[in-house]
Amino acid sequence: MESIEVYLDKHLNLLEKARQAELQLSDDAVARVDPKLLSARGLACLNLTVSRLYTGLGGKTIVELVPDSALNTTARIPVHTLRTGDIVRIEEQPSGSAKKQAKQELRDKGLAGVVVRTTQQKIAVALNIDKQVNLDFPKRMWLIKIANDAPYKRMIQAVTDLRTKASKDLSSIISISFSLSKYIPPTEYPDADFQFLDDRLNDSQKQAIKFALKADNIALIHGPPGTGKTHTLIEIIRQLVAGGLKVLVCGPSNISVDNIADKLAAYRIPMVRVGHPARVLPTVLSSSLDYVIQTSDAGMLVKDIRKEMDEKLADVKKARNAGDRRRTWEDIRGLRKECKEREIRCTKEIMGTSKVVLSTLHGAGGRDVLGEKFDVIIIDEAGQALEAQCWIAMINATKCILAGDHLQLGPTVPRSEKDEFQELELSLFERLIKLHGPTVKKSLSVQYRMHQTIMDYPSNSLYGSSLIAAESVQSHLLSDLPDVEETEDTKEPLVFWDTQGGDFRERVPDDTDSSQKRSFQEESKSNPTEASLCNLHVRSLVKAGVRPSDIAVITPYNAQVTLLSETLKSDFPDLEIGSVDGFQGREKEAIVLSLVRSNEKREVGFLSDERRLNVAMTRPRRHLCVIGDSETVSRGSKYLKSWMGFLEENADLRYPDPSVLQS
Ligand SMILES: Nc1ncnc2c1ncn2[C@@H]1O[C@H](COP(=O)(O)OP(=O)(O)OP(=O)(O)O)[C@@H](O)[C@H]1O
Repeated sequence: MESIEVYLDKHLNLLEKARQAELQLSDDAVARVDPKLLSARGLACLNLTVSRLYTGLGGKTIVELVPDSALNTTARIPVHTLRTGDIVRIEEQPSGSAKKQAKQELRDKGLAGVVVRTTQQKIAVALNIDKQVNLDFPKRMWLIKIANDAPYKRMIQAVTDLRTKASKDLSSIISISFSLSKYIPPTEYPDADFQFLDDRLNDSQKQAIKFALKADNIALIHGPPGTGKTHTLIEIIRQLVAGGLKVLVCGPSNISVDNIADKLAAYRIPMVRVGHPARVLPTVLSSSLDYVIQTSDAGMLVKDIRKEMDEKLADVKKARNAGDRRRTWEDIRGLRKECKEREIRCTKEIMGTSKVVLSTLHGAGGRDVLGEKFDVIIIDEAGQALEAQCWIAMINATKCILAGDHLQLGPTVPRSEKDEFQELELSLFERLIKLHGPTVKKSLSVQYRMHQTIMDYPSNSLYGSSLIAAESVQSHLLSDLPDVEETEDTKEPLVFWDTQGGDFRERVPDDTDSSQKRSFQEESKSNPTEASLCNLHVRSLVKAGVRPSDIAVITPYNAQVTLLSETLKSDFPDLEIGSVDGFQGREKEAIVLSLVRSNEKREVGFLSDERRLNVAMTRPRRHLCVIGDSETVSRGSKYLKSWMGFLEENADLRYPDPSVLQS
């Protein structure tokens, strides 16, 4: 590879461009696209009104928004894609000619915040307000998802620091990562030497654990779907803590971190989860830094201050004039400052006594984590992390354990016509494997999720036939679940509804639209007839007794997610409907996969990405139902062609009758 300096300079340049692209994309969407279209795409919610203001965790001001009853008689917020943790901007909803101007002034006027709760009736947002702002909300508001460039800024900082280090003190981790020194794998040692804490571990997991613990500086654990990667990491963390070491556990997303925090909680290890409470799983909340602070003695005092802040917030509404209002806001600001100072002191103490600290890779660059020293850094889902993200946590580390699967989806980078960000898609995890070969990793091989028939294609096509289905799952079916009847669907592990023939065409964006609008629409395709077929299949599974919460409908296209949500969500609120990308790392008993693409030109777009398909087909435990047009899909790539061939031979093959499906 090129020199470390050249590599990092190129990387910095790409990161800066990606940051700009991300901001541009969001600006374009907001400035040029009609709010109604943004709402139809699930990226905005219109016609909202403020129902209350209160103080949430960490002293944050929360605004709760509900549908404006004058315009919406159902009292339900229309379907949207906003999730807890998303960054949003709340603004006055402009009307008529004011619309254009208001959109241009978006940056200066609106209030940014983080979604902390969404239900069908309301959305709560924790406002990012450090300075005094006027919280006299107008009657009608709208809320829009916005880009957040803070992660890019932090990555750029990490790579800049790395660039500076490259010219002076190279740690062995940095040397190995840039091929300046050879990777020397740890030598094996016999089982008898080693006491495992968990007696359920299989051989490949035991090998990986010993390898990671024994490694001097870097160790990679390759965990194909369902092979117990997290399970393996838990044993490693317990072993490290038992050895008196302090561990930082990171992942690229909040869910990757919470997954570990959730499982680790059972072992009563002193641990703390750093991060915005809105983004932390409810089951992990009791280990979250904000929560721990509040339940500590110092936190009780903070609680009193928050109560006082709530009272003051209520006073703002009652203020008789601008002077009164200003004075009340000044008081609130003072209280918020005091609250923060106490929290900082308390944080230092808690971080110091925790043996395990968990945070996202981005969070590892925050004030709370930066001040601490760790013996080992563990990064889960490292195959999904941008290289620069990993360096935020790794820059000063002496030992790192990275776990992931580079054959599933990699890190997300902004889309661009010239594919200029392709290089950023190569994760450090994959780069290390390319650089040092298989000696740098140990792979897990027994999977505990999929029925053998569901596992066979991904195992043979991507994992060199190395996967073994554990006995407990190799022949499990939906019909084996309690209260589930045996039907033609529940007794089949693999069903393929082949929609070939031209009656299930994807929906094409309207050519008469303006070019910007069209390019925005093209980002997402949908297929209404296929959505109807998904609907029928889900209903049939539920009728047989499968719980809706055990089923997920997934698809590569966001417009199809919106369409499916509109048709299924009200009847089955517990059914999960989402994008393939968003479902990475998750599993369900039954997965219905809608491929969407069906066209004369035989275009498959990003369906052709093997890693996306790998994620899609490895989410189910007992039942995978694929819905797609084999004529279109099989022309997409060699891989897709061989998958279609596999389904024809191994799945329960069905041809739907389009006349019974309403489009
Ligand atoms: N040695 C084992 N014996 C029995 N069950 C196991 C073992 N290891 C893992 N499992 C089970 O396998 C399932 C998947 O484990 P885990 O969530 O750790 O996998 P993963 O590799 O992190 O998954 P993903 O594909 O989402 O990355 C869990 O239900 C876990 O309890």
